Amino acid sequence: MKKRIALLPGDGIGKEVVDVTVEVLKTVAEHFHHQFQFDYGLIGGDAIDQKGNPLPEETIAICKQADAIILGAVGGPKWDQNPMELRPERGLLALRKELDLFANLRPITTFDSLLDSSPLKKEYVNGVDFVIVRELTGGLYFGKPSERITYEGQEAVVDTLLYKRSEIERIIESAFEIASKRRRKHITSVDKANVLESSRVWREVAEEVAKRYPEVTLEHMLVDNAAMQLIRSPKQFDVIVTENMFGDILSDEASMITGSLGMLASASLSSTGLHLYEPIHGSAPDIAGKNIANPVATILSAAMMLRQSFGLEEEAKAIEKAVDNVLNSGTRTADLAQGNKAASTKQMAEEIKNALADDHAILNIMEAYS
Ligand SMILES: NC(=O)C1=CN([C@@H]2O[C@H](COP(=O)(O)OP(=O)(O)OC[C@H]3O[C@@H](n4cnc5c(N)ncnc54)[C@H](O)[C@@H]3O)[C@@H](O)[C@H]2O)C=CC1
Ligand SMILES: CC(C)CC(=O)C(=O)O
Ligand SMILES: [Mg+2]
Repeated sequence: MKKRIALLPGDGIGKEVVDVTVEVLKTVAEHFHHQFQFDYGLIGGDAIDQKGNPLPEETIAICKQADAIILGAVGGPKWDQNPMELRPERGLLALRKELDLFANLRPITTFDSLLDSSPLKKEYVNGVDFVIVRELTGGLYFGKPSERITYEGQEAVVDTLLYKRSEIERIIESAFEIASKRRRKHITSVDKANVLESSRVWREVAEEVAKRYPEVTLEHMLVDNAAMQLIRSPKQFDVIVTENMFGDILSDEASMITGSLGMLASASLSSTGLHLYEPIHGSAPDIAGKNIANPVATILSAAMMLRQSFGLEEEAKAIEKAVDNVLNSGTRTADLAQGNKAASTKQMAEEIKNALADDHAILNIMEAYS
């Protein structure tokens, strides 16, 4: 299979984790006989420095010519004092809007070998398997006005939380579609309907959509309670659907169920069929340039790409199995090493590549003798 993959490494550890993910994808291409063409684009801080724009037109063009996109992360202290429109994060938000990447799927599944790495008790995290469906192109991150103003004669500030009903409906429908294919078929719709009008409409829409999916159960949960329940009893969740900012915050919290923010992959799905795959973490300036970041979130995002965008289920599974095997062997990056000797970003990826190659060799031998 021939596919074009747009690579947007971005800033900080974004570059490091994308670099090694490309090596893993090359190994997949070699062993499964595919041709992946990689086209690099600038986004975020680097794009500001080189092009004066966090999302240059060339980058949008590269993405639109591709079959799928992999993004690292954007941002860093170098650009923290920039005006809002010249912040790296604006580039990512603008790309999500431009490509209509409205549904961000963030699966939270624990690895058996990492049960001791979570700050939560082992028996609470063992068997956790849920997905957060985060609305990605609306809400507070996109509302206008978003500015400093004078209000009642005083310095003030306004951010706007705006959703069209149709935007709420499509993300909730996506969540129901996902839930209807899962074993437990249960949705927790997270909102703040006790105080926000947007959340009241969110609930109304969720109830309407639920009528079309009688096999799926729906419950509503206030976001403050949901934040607590994720720690108290994470196994209760199957599919969480929520608006942009709540999903952003809850998913970083949920990552600790698996042991590290560096473990959570995501798929940002669009209405057009051109999807983007990205780790949920940021550019981690505190560890950038040290070759110590955990690349697993990005490598697993690439597996999501192979499955979702290219229909390459076996290849996606091979990556997931290789990650599992390497973790089972005890190899961990510093975020998970608990003070023990840690593997570097490159070593971790190298081991995953080797595990992929080994596993595939065994499969080939089995096929030859079957
Ligand atoms: N999707 C994106 O591009 C995102 C960008 N950001 C941006 O990233 C910059 C830094 O933001 P922070 O709040 O520090 O969030 P962050 O997610 O970059 O880092 C939070 C903490 O987690 C650690 N961490 C993150 N990813 C890791 C990995 N793969 N392996 C090991 N440790 C990891 C970091 O070292 C840090 O201590 C900011 O400019 C922010 O706006 C933040 C979140 C998402
Ligand atoms: C630019 C931010 C909204 C990125 C972020 O925190 C995320 O998507 O998780
Ligand atoms: Mg975030």
